[in-house]
Amino acid sequence: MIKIIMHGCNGKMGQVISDLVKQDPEVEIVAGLDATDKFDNGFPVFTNIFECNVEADVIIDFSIAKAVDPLIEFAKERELPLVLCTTGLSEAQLKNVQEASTFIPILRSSNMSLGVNALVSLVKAATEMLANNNYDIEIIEKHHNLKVDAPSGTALMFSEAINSVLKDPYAYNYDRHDASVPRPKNEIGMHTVRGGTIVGEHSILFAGQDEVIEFKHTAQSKAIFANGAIKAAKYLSTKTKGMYDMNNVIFG
Ligand SMILES: NC(=O)C1=CN([C@@H]2O[C@H](COP(=O)(O)OP(=O)(O)OC[C@H]3O[C@@H](n4cnc5c(N)ncnc54)[C@H](OP(=O)(O)O)[C@@H]3O)[C@@H](O)[C@H]2O)C=CC1
Ligand SMILES: O=C(O)C1=N[C@H](C(=O)O)C[C@H](O)C1
Repeated sequence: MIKIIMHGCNGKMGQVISDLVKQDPEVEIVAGLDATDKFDNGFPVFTNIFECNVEADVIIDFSIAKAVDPLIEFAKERELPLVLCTTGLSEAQLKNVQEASTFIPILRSSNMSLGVNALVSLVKAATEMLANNNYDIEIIEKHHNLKVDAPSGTALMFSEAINSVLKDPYAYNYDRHDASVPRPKNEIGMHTVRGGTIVGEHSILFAGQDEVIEFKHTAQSKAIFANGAIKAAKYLSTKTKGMYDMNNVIFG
């Protein structure tokens, strides 16, 4: 049985994971970490991370950016593999994650779903074919009205994947409302929509002369992320230090 510590256990994702883990005989949540202890989850919840002394094999994190630095210290101190799913991390935090992976295994992905990770490869292939043929690239992401970070981690995953196959990376343009010039060529437009209970939608547009190709992923439930995170926890629990992502889990 793989023992999981759930960081952000009271949150929307923490709750979905708690429910799915109950139906999986290979895993159990042995402790939760969160800012408050407000639900009876059936496991102990620690509001001071460093007071959590429960034996475990792996941590799953879906929390908030400011909680990630102490989490990394805790994971290093306890030598625990960490599945890091929180988005909106700063450059300095991402550097800290990279450094920590020289001590412990860390799997970080802004999107734990199979579909988005497959789509990243398709978008890279499209970029190689289209970017040099005068196609403009725009990314539109839509999420629920409780989301605190923008653009979404997934939108950034797509834009980084696009830039990884371009000779000269494109700049990101987040806002055209003051623009008085035509669209510059070498940029990726990044657009954010927030409303209602939208689970998560990402469209990547390749707009050319008289034709548009649109790739679109729609998340129809949070279970796609939760199932990916549980798979990642099983995978990472036996791994040695280093940086991993969902490609390791999904595509081997
Ligand atoms: N990689 C992926 O596939 C996905 C990533 N995400 C990301 O996961 C994160 C969480 O999403 P979601 O569950 O929807 O958000 P929620 O706001 O529902 O949950 C976040 C949880 O973290 C808690 N929290 C706040 N401060 C701390 C702290 N200091 N220590 C521990 N926990 C704390 C919050 O507590 P409180 O409510 O009391 O503040 C809350 O319970 C977001 O960054 C989101 O973008 C989401 C879905 C998929
Ligand atoms: O906050 C969310 O809900 C989600 N966040 C992730 C992101 O920022 O890309 C993944 C998913 O789209 C849901």
